[in-house]
Amino acid sequence: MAVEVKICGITDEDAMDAAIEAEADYVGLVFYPPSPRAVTPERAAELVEFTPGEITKVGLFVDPDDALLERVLTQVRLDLLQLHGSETPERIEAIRLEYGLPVMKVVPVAIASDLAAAEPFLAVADRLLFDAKPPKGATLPGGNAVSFDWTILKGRSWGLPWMLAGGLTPANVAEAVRISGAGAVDVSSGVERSPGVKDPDLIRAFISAARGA
Ligand SMILES: O=C(O)c1ccccc1N[C@@H]1O[C@H](COP(=O)(O)O)[C@@H](O)[C@H]1O
Repeated sequence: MAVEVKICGITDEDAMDAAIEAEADYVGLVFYPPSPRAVTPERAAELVEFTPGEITKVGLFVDPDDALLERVLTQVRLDLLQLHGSETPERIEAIRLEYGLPVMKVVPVAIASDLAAAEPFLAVADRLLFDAKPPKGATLPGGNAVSFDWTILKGRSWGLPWMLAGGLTPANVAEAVRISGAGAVDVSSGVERSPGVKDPDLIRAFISAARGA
């Protein structure tokens, strides 16, 4: 089966158009103000307005409070919430119940034993996303262009769909898929000219490389 691709941190129409034309499966919008990829709900609503229904629109949040979720979800047509902070299983259950949207919980990974952190979420999340743990001194919990040892995921099954993220690029995504066995991949920095500025050529190259994997 073809590998699914998520292009995250879209901030402009050129990047959105490239993702749509190259048939990305998911597009991600960042609602975390410290990120160079952050968008306001108003801007996000414009960006998703003409996005085809078959592309899953993902909102990325880091420990969001209800006020932020309400502000975004009343304005932006999202299909999936990516929770990239320290959200507890209880908070995930509450968010799913309150907002009626599926949740993809991020599990930060550096070494094999970090994978155990996924277990408490298996009963409450709809998907998992394994991303590299942020390096020391990083100011963001993700989007750091850092990868981890993909072999630790090989042969693992979680009973939930999962994605691989962290330092993926057009040059390494095929190998990452081959080694990890991921059925879906997520990229942000690896398809950018500079932090927050996506490169349509890199988006096309990434999707093509992932699909060829
Ligand atoms: O992209 C961001 O700015 C960001 C901010 C806060 C949390 C997560 C963020 N991005 C996510 O991080 C991973 C890996 O990104 P990269 O490809 O290594 O840059 C991915 O899931 C992004 O969605």
